[in-house]
Amino acid sequence: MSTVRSRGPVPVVLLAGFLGAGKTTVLNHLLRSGSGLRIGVVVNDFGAVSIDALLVSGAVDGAVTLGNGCICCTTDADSLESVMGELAKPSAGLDVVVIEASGLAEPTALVRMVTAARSDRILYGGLIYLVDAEQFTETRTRHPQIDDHVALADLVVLNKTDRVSTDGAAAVHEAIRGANASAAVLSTTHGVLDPAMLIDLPDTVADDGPRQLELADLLADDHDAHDHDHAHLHDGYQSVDFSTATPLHPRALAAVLERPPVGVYRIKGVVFFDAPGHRGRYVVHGVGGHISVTATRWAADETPTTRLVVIGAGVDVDEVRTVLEATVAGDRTTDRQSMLAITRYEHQGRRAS
Ligand SMILES: Nc1nc2c(ncn2[C@@H]2O[C@H](COP(=O)(O)OP(=O)(O)OP(=O)(O)O)[C@@H](O)[C@H]2O)c(=O)[nH]1
Repeated sequence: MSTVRSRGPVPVVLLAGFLGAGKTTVLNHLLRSGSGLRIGVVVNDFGAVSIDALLVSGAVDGAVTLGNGCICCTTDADSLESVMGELAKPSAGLDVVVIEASGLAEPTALVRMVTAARSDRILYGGLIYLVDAEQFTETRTRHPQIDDHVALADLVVLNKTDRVSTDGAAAVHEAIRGANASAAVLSTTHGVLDPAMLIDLPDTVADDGPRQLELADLLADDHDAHDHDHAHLHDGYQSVDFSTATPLHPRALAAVLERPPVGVYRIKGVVFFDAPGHRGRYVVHGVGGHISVTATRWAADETPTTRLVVIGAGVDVDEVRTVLEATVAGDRTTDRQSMLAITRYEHQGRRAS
């Protein structure tokens, strides 16, 4: 179905959700779905280096990166507004702009930034909040404020349902309903979301009955909380960026993915190994004990370079850096046999054994 928007302000949709819930997966699905919808993309990562820009850029002509840390604190509202204004220029011909927040961003701050934008070329198109069906219960226990984030959503996407039983999914669904009685909730695997949802989001909300709390009330509540030292989700989290053009050793990297340093929750990036038959661009993910690897190709103008980010709470940053530096192959031979340590995780999202 082609769902091209008619003239008028361009909706700006926020895509949020905890670390590794599947935001980039959703975005890539939307970009590749061939819906005819012209989607502008803004990405933001918690770390100083935007890995997400590398992970979506193959699918879009230049995702705009809001760099240098979590969008909700370090990006000033003016730069976000000017990025949105540029993307919404009629000459850009976009139907919708999607901002993928970092996995530790405060959606409330983002909603406030978009709704406060003065440009009449854009309008707030709603919040899509992604939930990792397997991790949600634990994440909510660690971070009770996640319920406030869910409460703000217009659409909650219950992703990774392949990782839970029917009863498990129902329990998470109930928890989502407890936090937000009015938003539509869609179950997905691998972020397969109908692109039409991006522009039909406000209607979805209207059809679904009145919000438990009006947006203005939710934003006002959070504002009060900010004035009283409200803790942000990313407080207590650290990120370590690692970049090298020297090939990594597959067994050494697999060991880090399988037994990451204490406190590490998320590892992601692109990796260069120099093994016969395996000189491609490996996209590597670790989320809460699951590892997945996808072999892709380097762009013609790309120098093979490893770029990884490691995120966790209470991690020893120096230790992580040392551990990552030790994955460089150096004098160690990388043969087909040693690549099995990595390729066994290809496409499968397997839990480290
Ligand atoms: N099994 C399974 N894996 C999934 C699903 N959706 C995404 N993944 C995997 O989960 C990992 C993280 O996905 P991303 O899309 O990068 O998550 P993200 O929310 O963008 O991550 P951050 O930006 O770091 O917060 C990747 O390995 C995905 O392939 C799903 O429905 N099922």
